[in-house]
Amino acid sequence: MKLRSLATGPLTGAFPVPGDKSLSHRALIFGALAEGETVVAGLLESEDVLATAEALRAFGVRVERFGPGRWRVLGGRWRSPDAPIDCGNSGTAVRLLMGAAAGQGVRATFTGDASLSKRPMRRVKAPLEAMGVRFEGGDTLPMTVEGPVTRGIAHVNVPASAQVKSAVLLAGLGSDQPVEVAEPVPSRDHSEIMLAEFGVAFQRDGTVTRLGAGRRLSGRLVEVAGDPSSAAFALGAAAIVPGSEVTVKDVLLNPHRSGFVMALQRMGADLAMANIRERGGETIGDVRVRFGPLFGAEFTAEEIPSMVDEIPMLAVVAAGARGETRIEGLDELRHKESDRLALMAEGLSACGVEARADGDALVIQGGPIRGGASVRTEGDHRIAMSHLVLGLAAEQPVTVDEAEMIATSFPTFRDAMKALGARIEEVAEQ
Ligand SMILES: O=C(O)C1=C[C@@H](OP(=O)(O)O)[C@@H](O)[C@H](O)C1
Ligand SMILES: C=C(OP(=O)(O)O)C(=O)O
Repeated sequence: MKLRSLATGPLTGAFPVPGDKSLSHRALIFGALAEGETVVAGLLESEDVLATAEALRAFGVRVERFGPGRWRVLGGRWRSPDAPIDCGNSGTAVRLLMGAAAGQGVRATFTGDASLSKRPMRRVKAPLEAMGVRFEGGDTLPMTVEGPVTRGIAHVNVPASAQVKSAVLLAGLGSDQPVEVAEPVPSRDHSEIMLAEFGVAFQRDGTVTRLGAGRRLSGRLVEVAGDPSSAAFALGAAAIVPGSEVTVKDVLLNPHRSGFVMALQRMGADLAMANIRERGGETIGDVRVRFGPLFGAEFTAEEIPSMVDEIPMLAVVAAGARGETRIEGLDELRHKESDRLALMAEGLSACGVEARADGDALVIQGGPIRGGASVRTEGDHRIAMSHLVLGLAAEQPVTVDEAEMIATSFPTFRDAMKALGARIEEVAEQ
């Protein structure tokens, strides 16, 4: 499916942001490992998260939907599934489930779509093998994993990956071996926060996280906060579309996820945060952005993990700013659903923006955005959504291909953008 966006004036109002994807995967998986019942409210019902729910059913766990965003999980011992587990497009699903399955001592084969089948799995296989877990297959899907965990590990999480860290911790939950993860550059810490809420004991000592003796989870209520990676499309759009003012309520503001909001501030955006509070161990709050002048800025490699999925949208904001923006340390972007570094340089250039990859950096010259191009997304949801936002600030419409993939992380994207007054329409295929 092709979608096209057009500049139609200011974007205004409250953006209906769905639940956070990282928290949604974790709520289901941790619930499936816990004793008793877990109830999840505000679950993101996107294809990636539904793949996790389906996988857990194949492991013999009861997972039920009882209302919009409301799910119930009855945890317990997992069994080896009869058929391969299809994780679709989701790196988070496959990497976290590999760790959890290993910890449960079961055997499972994992598959995924064409994009996921190209993504690197050595990073999760190597530490799990060091923990005594057995693997069949190469370093990409399909792969078979077989627990149990028989050895401890002191893992150094480089490159900073919350998925790998979570896989190691989840595998460790099923054993009493010493398990620790050191993080020279911190990645998102949702697993540590939510596992602690489920009753798991941790020691956190500077950059090192160690599993304690208490490794049993008890079922609980998880209320999922709004997804900052989805909110970024609306906040970024408001910053570059003249006359806009957009608010996002109850969005996750964990410091390891708020890099994009901080980046907007650094570029001079008219931005305010309010109602900041804690829920379920996570910081949440409201963010408001008003259109105003923006200026190019420099971002370093250390800042990337706190906005890793928002870099495509940051590049679009940079296109609407005055002067040059340089974003360093983007090697990890080459290993996402597509090579996001290459595709952003390509898509922005096609829309008349001066943009180029310089080694692992992305360099963008801001200015008027011509648009008027059809952009190749290689089925990457974030490449599609970012360019659709670009079209809202461009002189001519922007079209993206394979837009059905937006449903992997943000199935309500079009309606949510429409609620702000944006025009995003389907293009008839010839
Ligand atoms: O743990 C998570 O929920 C995620 C971690 C990040 O990936 P890496 O662990 O590969 O950095 C991120 O890109 C992904 O969308 C979600
Ligand atoms: C990289 C992403 O997700 P995942 O790794 O779970 O496929 C993303 O949502 O941008």
